[in-house]
Amino acid sequence: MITARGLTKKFTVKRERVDAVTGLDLDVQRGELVAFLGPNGAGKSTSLRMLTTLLPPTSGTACVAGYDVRREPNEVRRRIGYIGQGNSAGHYQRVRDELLSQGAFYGMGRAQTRRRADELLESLDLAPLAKRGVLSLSGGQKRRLDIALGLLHSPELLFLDEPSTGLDPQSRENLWQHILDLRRTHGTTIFVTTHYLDEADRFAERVMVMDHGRLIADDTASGLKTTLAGDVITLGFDSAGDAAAARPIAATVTGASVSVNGQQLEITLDHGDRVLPRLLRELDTADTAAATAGLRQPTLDDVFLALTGRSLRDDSGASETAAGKAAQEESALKEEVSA
Ligand SMILES: Nc1ncnc2c1ncn2[C@@H]1O[C@H](COP(=O)(O)OP(=O)(O)OP(=O)(O)O)[C@@H](O)[C@H]1O
Repeated sequence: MITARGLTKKFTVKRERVDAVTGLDLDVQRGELVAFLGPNGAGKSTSLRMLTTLLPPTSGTACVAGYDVRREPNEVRRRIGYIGQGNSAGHYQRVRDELLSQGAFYGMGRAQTRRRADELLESLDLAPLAKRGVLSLSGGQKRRLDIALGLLHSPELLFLDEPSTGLDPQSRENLWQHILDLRRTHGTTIFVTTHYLDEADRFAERVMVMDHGRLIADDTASGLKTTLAGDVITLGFDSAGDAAAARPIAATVTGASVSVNGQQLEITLDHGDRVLPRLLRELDTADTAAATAGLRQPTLDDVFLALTGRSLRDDSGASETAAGKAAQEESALKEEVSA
């Protein structure tokens, strides 16, 4: 469904070069649900904009839904849905009318458009707002309308750029149920960027991680966790002195590096469940018994930490200002127009 080779995008901002995406190679099969993760500025949106024909690549090639993004952009656009980060609905339209216009843009019949629009209004909890002007909607409501717009023509390939940012937990859950339903009923291929690691973990069968414009990992969530991050044992002691005394014993028993944080020891290792009972016994024998013990399975954040030495949570979320992002969107649009 998607093939990219050496996809690269460089921007020039005030004579300085920004390497937004460098040498992206990827293959996505029909029906896959792929999550694209990375910190702010990693290059996820830029990659999506190139794959959706909104930005011309500086170099490299990409074939999406069977068509070349540079040579056959209209064929690509006909087959994909794209839900970007910015609100795409016209401010002075009413909610339902906006959906009907979208159907017309895609050449859908009137009856079919009306049916589909009402279905989406219902399932995305927008039905009571159908006659409201877009300008009067809250941020989360606008987001749900964006999603309805992207889904209206039931595309065979759907790109979503942080679809759930700004949604409350219930709407997030509804949105995901909708995405999963779409996939179940139509076999839609889904390519989604998200800062919510739990979403990637729960829903995606494949996780790609980007950092500094490069793809640094591509596997299933469990594959990444098994190969890149271990279990984490946390031991609590009555005092910082006890923790310091227990540290060398813990290091010898586990053969792993042990970090001390006040009264706590943290050990990252494989098969923590097997090691923990022995570790507790040895600490007891050495008169440095732990007061508390915990074992945590690795998360995708641990994977990112293992890959880059940084936590994805440090700079995740909507830390980039809306104004900054809007300026980028505008600049991307100008580039599209000039291209
Ligand atoms: N139109 C543009 N003009 C100049 N620089 C840009 C433009 N679009 C993106 N960039 C830069 O390219 C880099 C990658 O940005 P991109 O928006 O692709 O990151 P991202 O991974 O989507 O981040 P986020 O999680 O914050 O959405 C950043 O350094 C960004 O400032």
